[in-house]
Amino acid sequence: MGGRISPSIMCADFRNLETTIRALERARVDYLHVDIMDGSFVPNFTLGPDFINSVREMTDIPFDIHLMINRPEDFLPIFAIRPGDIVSVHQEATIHLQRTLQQIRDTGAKVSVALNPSTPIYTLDDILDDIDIVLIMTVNPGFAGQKLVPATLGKIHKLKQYLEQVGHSHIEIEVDGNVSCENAQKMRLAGADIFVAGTSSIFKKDQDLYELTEKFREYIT
Ligand SMILES: O=C(CO)[C@H](O)[C@H](O)COP(=O)(O)O
Repeated sequence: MGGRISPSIMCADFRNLETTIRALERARVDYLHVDIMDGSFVPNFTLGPDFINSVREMTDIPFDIHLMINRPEDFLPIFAIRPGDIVSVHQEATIHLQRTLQQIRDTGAKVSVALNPSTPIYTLDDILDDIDIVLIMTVNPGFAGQKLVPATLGKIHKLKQYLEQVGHSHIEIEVDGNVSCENAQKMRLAGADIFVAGTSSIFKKDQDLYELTEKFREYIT
């Protein structure tokens, strides 16, 4: 299977959201990556449950909900999560991580743990049976348009090897942050499966979203 595309909807032009969604449907993207920020876990605010509900009315593309919030366990119930979605919580944001992962599992969504660039892979040791996906942040989360943290390329490779060694190679690797075409190609070689596409690749001012998405796919197949 080739790499899958998860466009970061916070990078879209909200004045033309419907047009954006139709272009992404035409380009057969796999998910819509929805960043939720709380101004505490990260120094920024973004989308919320009302936004998700509105976009749900426009499309059947599964959502890839990235909760960049502290204590995600308190807020999971207010999101309209569906089976087939991905829900990511940060390892650094919840004290009882295993319990929070079970909460996600109960919704029928795919369970994902996000790691900031400085969070080591060994923190996954005791939750491998509870997750479907690891989301490797390749920038420090909070803002679009940042530069890749170079060490994260090696981290993707290390994670891929580690998952094979511990007999959990079915766990997929998602990458988020400065996933340009060139970086995506390196990330694919390192073992990434799902690619968050933002301002570095498909959302570029005055350029065609559909065409950029088709071009991006060539780098991850
Ligand atoms: O998670 C994010 C910010 O924290 C965004 O989804 C992502 O960074 C957007 O992509 P790009 O880096 O290409 O603008």
